[in-house]
Amino acid sequence: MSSSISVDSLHKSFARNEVLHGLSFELPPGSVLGLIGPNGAGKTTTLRCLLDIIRPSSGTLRVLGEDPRHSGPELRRRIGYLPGELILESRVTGRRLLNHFAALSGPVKRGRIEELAERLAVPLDKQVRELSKGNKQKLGLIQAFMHDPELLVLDEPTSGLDPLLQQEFLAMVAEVRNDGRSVLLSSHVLSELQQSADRVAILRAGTIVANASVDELRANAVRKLRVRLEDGQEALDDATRRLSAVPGVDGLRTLPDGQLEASVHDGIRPLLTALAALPVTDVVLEEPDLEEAVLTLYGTNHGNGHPATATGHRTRRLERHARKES
Ligand SMILES: Nc1ncnc2c1ncn2[C@@H]1O[C@H](COP(=O)(O)OP(=O)(O)OP(=O)(O)O)[C@@H](O)[C@H]1O
Repeated sequence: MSSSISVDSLHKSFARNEVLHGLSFELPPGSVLGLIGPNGAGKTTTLRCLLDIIRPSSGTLRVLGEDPRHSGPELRRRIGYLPGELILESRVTGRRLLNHFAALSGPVKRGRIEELAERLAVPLDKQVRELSKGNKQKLGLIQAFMHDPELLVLDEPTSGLDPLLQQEFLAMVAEVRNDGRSVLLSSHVLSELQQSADRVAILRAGTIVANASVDELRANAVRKLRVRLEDGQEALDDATRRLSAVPGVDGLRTLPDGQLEASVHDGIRPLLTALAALPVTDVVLEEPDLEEAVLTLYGTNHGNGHPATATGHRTRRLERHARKES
C-alpha cells in the first residue's frame, strides 16, 4: 500500500530566504510520525505545504496518493487538519461552529461531535469568545477528528491542554492508528511523541537531522551506569580497567562512596559481558535520557557534561540513519 504522505526533496523559500532545504520523509499507512524541532525549524511550513496552504519552491509531495496542488477540496475532505495558529469565528457557539465545519468536511457521524466534546470536556453551548485558550484548542481538535479522516495533520495539537486531556488526546491518536489511519503531528514535547509516535523526525533549521523510531532514539541515548563492587582496592582497579575497555562506556570515575559511575552510549551487551566477570554487588542503569539526545541533535545542548566524542558518535549514527531514510 502506498504511503499516506510522501515528501521528496521539499524546498521552500520565502523571498530569497530558503527555510526548507530538501526534506524527504514518508508516513506509512496506519502509523504516526512526530515532527519535532526548535522554534523556526520549519515544522509549520512543512505541514502547510502538505495542505497546499502554501506552495513548495520545489520537490515532490504526495498526500493520500494525490498531489495536493491539484487535488483541491476532494483531498482536503479526506484529511483532518489542526493549524498551529487557530483562528475561530468567535460570535457563535462551539456547537454551531463545529456544525459549520461538518458541512464542509467529510460526513460526520450523528453524535460524533458530542462524543468528542464529552471526551475532551469542552462546553459546546458557550460562545467561542467566552472559551479559554485550551477549550478553543479542543474545538480545533474536534473539527480535525470528527469526520474520521484517513489522515490527520496536527500542528502542536496539545498546546494549551492540561496533562489529563493530553492523555485523552494521545488515546484518540492511538485509536486512529489502530484503525489503520495515519497521523503526522508536530510538537515541541518529546514525551508526548514518545508515547504516541512510531517514528520521530527531528527538524533543525530546515533539515531533517534524524528520522528514527523511538526505540532507535532510545538505543542511541546516553544512560548513566553505577556499579557497586565487593570491597577492596584490587576489585575496584580491575573493574576500572575492564569497564574502560568496553566500547560505548566512557566518563568512568569512582564516586566518594566507592561506586563506579560511567556514561553508556551504545548497546549494553558488551557491558553486561564485562559486568558478569566482576565481583558486582549492585548495578543501576538509568533510563536513557531521550530529551538530551534530541537536544544534542537540535544543536543547542552545550555543556551537557558528556564527552564530545560520545555526543558526536551518537549524532553521527542518527544522522546516518536520517540519510538512509531519505
Ligand atoms: N510567511 C512567511 N514569510 C516569511 N518567512 C516565514 C513565513 N512563514 C515562516 N517563515 C519563516 O520560516 C522559518 C520556519 O518557520 P516555521 O513557522 O515553519 O517554524 P516552526 O518549526 O513551525 O516554528 P515554531 O515551533 O516556532 O512554530 C522561520 O524562519 C520563519 O520565520
